Amino acid sequence: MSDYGKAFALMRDAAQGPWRDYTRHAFVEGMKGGTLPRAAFLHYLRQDYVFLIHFSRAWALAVVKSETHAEMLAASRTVNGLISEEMKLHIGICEAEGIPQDQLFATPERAENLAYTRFVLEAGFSGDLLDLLAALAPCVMGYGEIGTRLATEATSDTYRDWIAAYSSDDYQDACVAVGELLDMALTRRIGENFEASPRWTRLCHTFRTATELEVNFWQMGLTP
Ligand SMILES: Cc1ncc(CN)c(N)n1
Repeated sequence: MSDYGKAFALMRDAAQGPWRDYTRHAFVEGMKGGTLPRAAFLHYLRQDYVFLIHFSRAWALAVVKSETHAEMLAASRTVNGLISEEMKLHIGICEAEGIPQDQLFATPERAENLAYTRFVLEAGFSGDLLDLLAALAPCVMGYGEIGTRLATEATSDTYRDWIAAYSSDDYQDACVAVGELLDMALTRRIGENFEASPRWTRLCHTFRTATELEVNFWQMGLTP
């Protein structure tokens, strides 16, 4: 089991059912076995490129909502990782399939995509850094867990680039850094015993909703 910090482990345990649906979705299992149709994968990847644009905006908002230099540094590193590293995977695979970057950028956004990213942005607009991080965490760490598991369990090479990206040291380090940011931000605003505070239930609820929106995103991937 991954070690992405104390708060993440508690939030994941509180969202056990949806978390399993997310990290063991048929789309994920299709990448593991190589049975996922290429058209579904490319459709997902194009939507995910659009997702990452809005997700980067949400992490930029985390810089705005930061209260310390350490928080700003962690949030800005994540923005940079998304724009300069993670999106490269999408650009590279799509280019190899004959989909140029301008077409990728112009991909019409599906409702499931819009619902998820705007939920995350709204959590940040109307709340503080904790509300925003609770909505951002399932995305970052979920793919970290999926990547690690598929790196050992995959029985096909078809989706090896995707699996290699999310199981890479760079991506795993980013998950650990976000876990540390989450713990640090909670401790600063609530205290060491943050899970006993009245705010905790609401933060876990936000984490759970974001996890459910991840499930919908995979489902959207299966229906080009
Ligand atoms: C929908 C989704 N969720 C998570 C990730 C991993 N950052 C992603 N690229 N796309």
